[in-house]
Amino acid sequence: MGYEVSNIHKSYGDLKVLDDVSIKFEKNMTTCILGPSGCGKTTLLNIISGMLPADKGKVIGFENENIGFVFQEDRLIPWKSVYDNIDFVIRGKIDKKNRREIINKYLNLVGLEYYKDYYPNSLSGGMKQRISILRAFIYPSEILIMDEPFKSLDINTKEVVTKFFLNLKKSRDKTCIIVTHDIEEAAILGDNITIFTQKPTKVQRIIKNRLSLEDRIKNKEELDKLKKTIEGEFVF
Ligand SMILES: Nc1ncnc2c1ncn2[C@@H]1O[C@H](COP(=O)(O)OP(=O)(O)OP(=O)(O)O)[C@@H](O)[C@H]1O
Repeated sequence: MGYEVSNIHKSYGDLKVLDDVSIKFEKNMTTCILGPSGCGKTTLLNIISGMLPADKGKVIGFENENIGFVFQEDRLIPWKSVYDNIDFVIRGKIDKKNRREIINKYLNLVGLEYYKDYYPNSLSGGMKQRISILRAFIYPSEILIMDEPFKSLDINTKEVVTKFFLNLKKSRDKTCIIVTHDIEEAAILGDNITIFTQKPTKVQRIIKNRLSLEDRIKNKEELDKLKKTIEGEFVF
């Protein structure tokens, strides 16, 4: 079963935000939703996750799924260690012995095992966001929704965390939806890039990213070409 939103309309009072938005989210691919500030990206995510009703239109495939989330701020629990922050979220979904195995396996895989007893306050912003992303990846869900996950990071940290995400993505299949207003982020992370217009918001264009994950990091020339194509469609 695929995931889809079809002909979604949403207004807040007189403010028309989403105006007939349809997107197909390919399974195990990353769809980036790129749009100007205030165009309704978070509104759409809330509709997809069932937190907000649409005025009109259909949400298909998401209804009975577990969904993992990553937000702009890390949302780690300050009084729990890195290990317990992850354990807390998957408790109830996986039994205790398997939880320990899975958490340790993933912490090792991404080279963060050293930090497992650390508390969030003693970690940098980039490290906290890496833990949040890791936690969402370990959470047993088909779908991962990320709302501007790199927005609060400085440019160097953003690069580290972006690569971290791509490596995790290689290790485990997930259908990811990432909201951003950053063209480079969309070009690097998105297998499909959906560009929104200004409000009332429609889909301006959907661009398929044909670059391999390696090229997105290393082939600056090809990445620049893709960024130019996106730029040509994107109204700030
Ligand atoms: N509960 C609400 N009541 C009234 N207006 C709202 C509500 N939530 C959002 N809006 C308005 O709807 C529009 C879309 O908001 P939304 O947060 O979905 O946009 P966004 O694209 O995620 O914005 P940003 O990029 O700034 O995070 C904005 O103009 C916002 O002010």
